[in-house]
Amino acid sequence: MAQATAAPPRKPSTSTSHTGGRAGTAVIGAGAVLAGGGALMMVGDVPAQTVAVCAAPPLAVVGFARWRASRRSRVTNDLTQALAPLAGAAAVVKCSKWARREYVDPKPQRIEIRYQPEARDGDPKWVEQVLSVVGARVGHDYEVDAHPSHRKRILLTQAGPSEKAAEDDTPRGRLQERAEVTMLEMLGKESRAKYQWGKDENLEGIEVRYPDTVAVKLTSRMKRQQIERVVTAMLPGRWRAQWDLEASRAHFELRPALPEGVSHPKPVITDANRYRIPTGVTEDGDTTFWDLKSTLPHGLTNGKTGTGKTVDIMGIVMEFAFRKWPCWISDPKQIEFLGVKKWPNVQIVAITIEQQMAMIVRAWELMEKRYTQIATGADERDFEPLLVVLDEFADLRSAITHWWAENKHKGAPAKCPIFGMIGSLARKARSAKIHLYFGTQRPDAEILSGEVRDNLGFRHSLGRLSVDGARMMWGAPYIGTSVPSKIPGRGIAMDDEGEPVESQSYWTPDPRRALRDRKESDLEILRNLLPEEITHKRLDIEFDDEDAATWLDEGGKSTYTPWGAIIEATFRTAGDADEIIDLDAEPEEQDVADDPPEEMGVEFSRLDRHLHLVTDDLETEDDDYGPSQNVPADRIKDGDLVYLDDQWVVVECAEADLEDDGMISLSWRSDEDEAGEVALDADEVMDIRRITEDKDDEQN
Ligand SMILES: Nc1ncnc2c1ncn2[C@@H]1O[C@H](COP(=O)(O)OP(=O)(O)OP(=O)(O)O)[C@@H](O)[C@H]1O
Repeated sequence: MAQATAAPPRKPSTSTSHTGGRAGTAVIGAGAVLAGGGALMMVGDVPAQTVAVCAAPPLAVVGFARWRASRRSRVTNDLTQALAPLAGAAAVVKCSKWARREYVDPKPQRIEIRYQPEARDGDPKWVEQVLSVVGARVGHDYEVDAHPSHRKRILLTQAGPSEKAAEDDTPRGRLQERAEVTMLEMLGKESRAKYQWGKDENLEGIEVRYPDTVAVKLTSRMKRQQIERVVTAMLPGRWRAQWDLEASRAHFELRPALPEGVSHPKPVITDANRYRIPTGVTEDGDTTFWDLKSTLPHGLTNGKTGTGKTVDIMGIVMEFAFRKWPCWISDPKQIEFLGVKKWPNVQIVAITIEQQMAMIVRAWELMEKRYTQIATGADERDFEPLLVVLDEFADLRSAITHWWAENKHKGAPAKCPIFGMIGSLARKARSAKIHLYFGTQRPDAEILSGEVRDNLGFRHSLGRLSVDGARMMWGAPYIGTSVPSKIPGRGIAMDDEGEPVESQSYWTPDPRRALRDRKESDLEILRNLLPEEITHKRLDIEFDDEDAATWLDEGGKSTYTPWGAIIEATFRTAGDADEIIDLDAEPEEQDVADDPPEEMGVEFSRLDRHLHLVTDDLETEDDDYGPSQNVPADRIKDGDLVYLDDQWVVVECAEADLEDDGMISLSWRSDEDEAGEVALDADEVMDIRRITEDKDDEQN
């Protein structure tokens, strides 16, 4: 259930007010919206003649506010003309406080006339004549509220209470009016809506029929999402819609909230789901899958440090291993996958740069071999899927580039051949059933364009994206930009139709930490994920050193090159390949639990140490937002942080208010997934922080 918490109260120094129509009460952001049935009520307050009066086609999907303003200014102009003989040709008429929901035939509740000196306001009949002209033109009786004749002004108000205004001047009436204005604005003035109310007068659903002229424009998913976001900015709670495009209907409903943690469930493998790797859940409780049978064979998780990338990939590794398929992992940070070193069917956890390069070469060779087998009659359906994880891919790529600069031999190409192999794996590995899974800190231009991007069947972004990141990952500047940043595992994944949905990825514990902390609930999750048997034994990668006899040619001359050593690396079944992790062992019996790599006797190259430093720096970096700055509310953008009620919240959608001219409606989410709405005067100065784009681009 979406937490539509009360919008933060205004800062004392500002004129921020909760939206809620002209009365300015807290209709918007009025607290959590509860589930439950509610009465269906027809509103349809725009009379049928709307259609006839406004013969002009709807301007666009957005057009109601302009249309309403033009009808109001028509009344003002009409009055100005009609009053000219009494008030003077240059008299100024100002109408305000328009009666609620009278869009076709608008009536101001206040009229101010600034008349010219030549007006005969000394004549007792003059005021009567003015009232009579105004009454006839507007279609309602008015009375004099004030007449400071020395200032040549007369102020009129509607005689008697406006029935409609009185009838609707309740929180529910005002909210309904706001919802109605929103629907008319977004879906055309001929649309008709029914409103569904829950307990405590909470608006819970809106059923709308819209005209075909609008339907044509809604074929664009982006347009539909934009409408859902504007509705979220205008009304309490976070909204989405089910669109029935054929019937020109939409059902708006409150988004259910996602849980903060979902334990990785025990896999139950069937023929139907064997090739569908579950990764988490959506707000509807549906499972998100990486579908290995999709035409695009590879996957990617993107997320800044701490957002849950490793946990996510760990879950994928365990699902592969459980299916008895081999997993090869490149772990440039050298400790992320230490915990699965002794996990059955995890064959390789490559931590030095040389091991990582050798692993990629080996995957490429396997692919070439499988292609040859297909060419000579093998059936690719008989191949077993292989998972190749390339975590921290941007770091890996720059480490390979550095390594090549230091180690390439005379006559070697300028670019390390590994990159060609990765490209080739990206393009061709589908038939060979070799599935690459990339982990990256940021949406990376080089990954997300070209052959790798073109072959990503599953994408997952964790944490909050910048506008550019959202464009790169999801092709839309707002998807993922308001994801709560303090809920690890929260992000955007692809649903079964390949569309981005907010999701919570499974909590898959790191066995190393679970054993160290003896956390029984985590150990239980891991016991459920532990494969029943070892089908693929652990491999050690061995490199012949420079003075090995292997490198001597017939003439006794050394042919050794560092690159040669990598491509000739031997993959040997590890001496301890039959040992598997013991999830019931006491901590001291476990040798995988605590040891950082240095203490395992692994010799690190200079470059590996460099890599350590690079990644450590990344871990301590602050957020990606620039310093606080003051801007008027109408310059606040989606994705900005804005300071409301002593906390920074992220703007989900900021839009000119559809009901109140001169106001900005803004929906927000906090780091902990509270949500609310607030209305601000357009010129009100607010503290904001804007994301700084994107250090990553400099690297690439
Ligand atoms: N899906 C999840 N559910 C619950 N908690 C999670 C989830 N994912 C991550 N966490 C929590 O967040 C912490 C950081 O997660 P993780 O190590 O996966 O982040 P990361 O993005 O890989 O960061 P880094 O790049 O620094 O390794 C975990 O130790 C865990 O406490």
